[in-house]
Amino acid sequence: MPIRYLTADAVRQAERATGDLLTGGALMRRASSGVAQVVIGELRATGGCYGRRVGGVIGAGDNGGDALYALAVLAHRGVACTAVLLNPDRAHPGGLAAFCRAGGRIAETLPSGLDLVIDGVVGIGGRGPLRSAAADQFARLERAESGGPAIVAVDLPSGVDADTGEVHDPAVQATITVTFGAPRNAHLLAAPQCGRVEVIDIGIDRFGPSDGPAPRLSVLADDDVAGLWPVPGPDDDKYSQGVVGVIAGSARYPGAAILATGAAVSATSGMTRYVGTAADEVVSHYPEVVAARTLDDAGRVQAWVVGPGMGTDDDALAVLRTVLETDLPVLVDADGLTLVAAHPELVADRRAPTLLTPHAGEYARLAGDDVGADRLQAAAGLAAKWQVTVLLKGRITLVADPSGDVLGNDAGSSWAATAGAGDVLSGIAGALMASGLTPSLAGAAAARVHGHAADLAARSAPIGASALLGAVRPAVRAIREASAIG
Ligand SMILES: NC(=O)C1=CN([C@@H]2O[C@H](COP(=O)(O)OP(=O)(O)OC[C@H]3O[C@@H](n4cnc5c(N)ncnc54)[C@H](OP(=O)(O)O)[C@@H]3O)[C@@H](O)[C@H]2O)[C@@H](O)CC1
Ligand SMILES: Nc1ncnc2c1ncn2[C@@H]1O[C@H](COP(=O)(O)OP(=O)(O)O)[C@@H](O)[C@H]1O
Ligand SMILES: [K+]
Repeated sequence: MPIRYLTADAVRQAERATGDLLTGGALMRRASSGVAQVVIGELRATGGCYGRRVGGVIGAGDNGGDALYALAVLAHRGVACTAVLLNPDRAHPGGLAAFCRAGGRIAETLPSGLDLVIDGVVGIGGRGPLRSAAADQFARLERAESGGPAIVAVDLPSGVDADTGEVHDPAVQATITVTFGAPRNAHLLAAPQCGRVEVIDIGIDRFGPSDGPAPRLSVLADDDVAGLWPVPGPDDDKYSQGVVGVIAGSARYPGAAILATGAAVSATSGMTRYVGTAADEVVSHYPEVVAARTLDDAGRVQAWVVGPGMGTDDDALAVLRTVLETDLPVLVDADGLTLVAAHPELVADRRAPTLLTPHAGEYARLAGDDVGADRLQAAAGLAAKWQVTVLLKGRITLVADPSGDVLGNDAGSSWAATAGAGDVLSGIAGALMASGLTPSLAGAAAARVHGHAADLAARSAPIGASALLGAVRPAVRAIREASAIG
């Protein structure tokens, strides 16, 4: 099942729906004991709890309350706990009383030599960057990678916007983020700032995929991707699984053609066609590709990928126009996007499934404005305006359809930030569209496999797009074998 990510409003709505649990404080007790359990797990993994030293930076709202109750639990376990109250008069009264009763110590500044620090400055009630009093406390700490204390953020790393994931400056860089009931948008959109995200069950209802106002963000689980991935069945032949056609590259830029076509060959069985002037180079790399120099000679396909390295001259425009005038699913990337930006009428009346896959620069050309800090709204806004599916590339890929549903994917690492990686993505996603997946599912599943392939290929050393392409099949295999479907 895809995992739904929530806005701060949706979280508050879900909490209010629990009625007595919220007003009676049960939710906060569950949340704080969840935070304490995660901290205990972390301390145990690094030498045990008793006698260890934990600090907390405590804001004026319920986020600070969660942190104080969690510190109280830790103090009862023999952990030496120190809290810095950013606003002593407004610290959560119940949490503060519990903390003091458990033997916690209040200080003006975090002491040195801490094993772990709890960020209880703000959660979903936070606005803007960390204020200076809080920022000063975190600035004193050595970074966790350089031997400093691990930082466990309660609900969100403070200074990160819950809904947009905007990382203000300054903001907390968390080692682990502990959240409650369901992840918040920021846990995907600002994933690198959150570290490992632990979701604690506190007994609130789950939101369904179509609940709440747009944009609604969800993430496919590996099992979803495994279940969606097309594989041949007993009655299949090379045509029945969906033939993808790739229009990419040129004699001058054959690389894009080879990468996009090779990715399509690797992603699904059946057949891949290629159309363009790099036909000889493509076939010399992939003899199984059925190549033609012109669209007229191409043969039938069930989806097109058009654009990578194809140029932006009149010939390219004519080919793009012909493809977009069909009623077949079409993925438009790279040079194809530059042409679409200059000729929006190419997609304006299109009814067939259409996937545009811009990086930030191409997005700005299409939208007439930069992506900005709210990438979710940027992707969803363009999809709604153009009535197409938009896959916005980056470490966090967002695939927005015109209805306001957005599928996101965190690549998990940034090894894919290499020239030609986008060509690989378009080949994978186009092959999935040819097999019948919607542009959203094709884009999101392709992004998941692409990120995984980059990790597998890199294993700590830099890669180029060819290595990424070589790891597409191992990535599909790993995801399918790890799931019940494999
Ligand atoms: N509802 C529930 O039952 C449950 C809620 N839960 C927990 O409650 C949290 C939400 O609590 P909340 O609504 O009290 O808001 P919260 O995130 O603490 O922030 C508000 C305070 O922050 C301050 N502040 C704002 N911006 C700031 C900044 N940049 N830098 C510094 N300070 C800033 C602002 O101060 P002011 O602007 O008034 O000076 C205000 O006092 C949620 O994230 C979860 O942890 C769990 O226990 C589960 C059950
Ligand atoms: N920092 C990053 N971390 C992970 N993946 C990234 C990062 N930056 C880009 N990517 C991914 O790499 C690919 C780059 O695509 P693109 O910018 O079109 O490159 P090219 O045009 O050179 O092929 C996309 O799939 C994108 O999502
Ligand atoms: K926090």
